[in-house]
Amino acid sequence: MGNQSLLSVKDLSKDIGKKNILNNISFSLEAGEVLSVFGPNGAGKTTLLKLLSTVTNLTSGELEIANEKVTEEAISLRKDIGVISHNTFLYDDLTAYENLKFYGEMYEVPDLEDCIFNVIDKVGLNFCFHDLVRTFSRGMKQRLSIARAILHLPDLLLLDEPYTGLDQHAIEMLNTVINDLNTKQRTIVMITHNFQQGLNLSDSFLILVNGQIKFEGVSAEFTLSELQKKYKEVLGE
Ligand SMILES: Nc1ncnc2c1ncn2[C@@H]1O[C@H](COP(=O)(O)OP(=O)(O)OP(=O)(O)O)[C@@H](O)[C@H]1O
Repeated sequence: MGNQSLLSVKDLSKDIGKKNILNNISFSLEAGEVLSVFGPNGAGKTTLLKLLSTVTNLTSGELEIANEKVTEEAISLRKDIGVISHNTFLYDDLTAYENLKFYGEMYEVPDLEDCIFNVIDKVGLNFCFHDLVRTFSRGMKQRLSIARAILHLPDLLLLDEPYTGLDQHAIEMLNTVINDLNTKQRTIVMITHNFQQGLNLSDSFLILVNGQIKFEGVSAEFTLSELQKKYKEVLGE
């Protein structure tokens, strides 16, 4: 029997220099599952996401995405992954359209022109389609980086505090995007400090402290106040 997980993380550890950042992390997600990751500043959340997005090498352990083991040459796997993080990965000297065309060609997206119009519409940036990104506000850049991350309909979407800097409309738009990908059986890992959003959108969650998973829960079994209580308890507050 093959492993049906879309994402499988086994005993994953990461050292940077002499410092241990992540220690024996294990979890797995099926296609279509959404995981929220909570934890205090410096817990190792962003480092975990960098490992999952294959931009950083792990020190030990095993990582499999879509049944493919992630090795140092895992470049081809990046077509299956979308990332929304503090880094927008956008080119300031290109227009919104040119940015999406660049990424779409790199990911070999079929029917690219249609896909570009579709995502631009989804993130509400039709009005500045042909404007240079350098003229965009922070929120507009964030919207475009969401469009960039979902353009190729990735199997695995990784989100690092995606709500930061978004206005109320953009928050609703992002929720729609996440739900839409979820109905298309895409797997999502989201880091957030927003317990309510994290709980609402996910099937399960974990609390990371000092590079270790200290608690794993099923989201539907927790109210917001129960989660807050558990979080404080796990942190020893
Ligand atoms: N390139 C690096 N060199 C040295 N230490 C690093 C590096 N990147 C991260 N760290 C350390 O790893 C630890 C975890 O950092 P990380 O950014 O993963 O935390 P985080 O949980 O995402 O925090 P935050 O909520 O503040 O974003 C921190 O102690 C940080 O100082």
